[in-house]
Amino acid sequence: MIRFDNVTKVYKAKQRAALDDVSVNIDRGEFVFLVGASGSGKSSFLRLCLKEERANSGTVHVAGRDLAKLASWKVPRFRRQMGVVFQDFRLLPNKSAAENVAFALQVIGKPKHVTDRTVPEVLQLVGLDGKGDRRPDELSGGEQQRVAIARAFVNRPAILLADEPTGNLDPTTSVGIMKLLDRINKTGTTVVMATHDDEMVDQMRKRVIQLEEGVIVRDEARGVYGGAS
Ligand SMILES: Nc1ncnc2c1ncn2[C@@H]1O[C@H](COP(=O)(O)OP(=O)(O)OP(=O)(O)O)[C@@H](O)[C@H]1O
Repeated sequence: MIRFDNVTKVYKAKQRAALDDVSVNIDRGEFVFLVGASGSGKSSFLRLCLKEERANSGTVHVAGRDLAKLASWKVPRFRRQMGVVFQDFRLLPNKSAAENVAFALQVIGKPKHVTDRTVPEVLQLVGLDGKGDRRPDELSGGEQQRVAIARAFVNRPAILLADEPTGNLDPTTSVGIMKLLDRINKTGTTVVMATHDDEMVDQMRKRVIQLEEGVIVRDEARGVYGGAS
């Protein structure tokens, strides 16, 4: 589903590589934690998966496509297969929860009857039944992240990329968000989650890929945050 072959990403000449000769394969349906210190390359990895950045060398395959060969006019359609969730939610502040989710369907031209049916289903799935009319500022942080996940998932993406999705949330709320991502993964969606949340990683016992200064230093099938000592 996601394959990096000898991928190097350098943003500026003379700077060290953000990703340095990274090779990794993530299969369809996997759940992967991407861990590592700040600046280790986690966000760069996710941006390369979305073709928001280009590799300087090596190849990135996502959903069967070599992203270097993907014409720019095809990128929007390619990204429809990807859901993305961020630490800071990135909701439209003047729209309700339901409208935020509906918007993701409207921009890809889904007719109103599809939106009317799908949005309540997805809001229910993320545990926001009855809160669709609320604007983001009328929701807690955890609820806002649920809206963001609903928006990312409403198109049933093959892949969900999450960049520190629990970074702004307290531990109890984070557990709820984690369980939700786990449920989404169990529907068949491949999930890659960049995180600093060591307790969460330790609890979930999923595959852990650890980056250090742009290099994969650990890849464990059922890992913990800090790795075996
Ligand atoms: N647009 C950019 N221009 C120049 N350098 C960048 C850019 N984006 C990232 N970098 C550099 O690339 C390296 C990797 O950054 P990246 O954001 O991928 O790390 P990260 O592991 O996601 O960090 P964090 O946990 O703080 O989000 C860092 O040294 C960073 O300064």
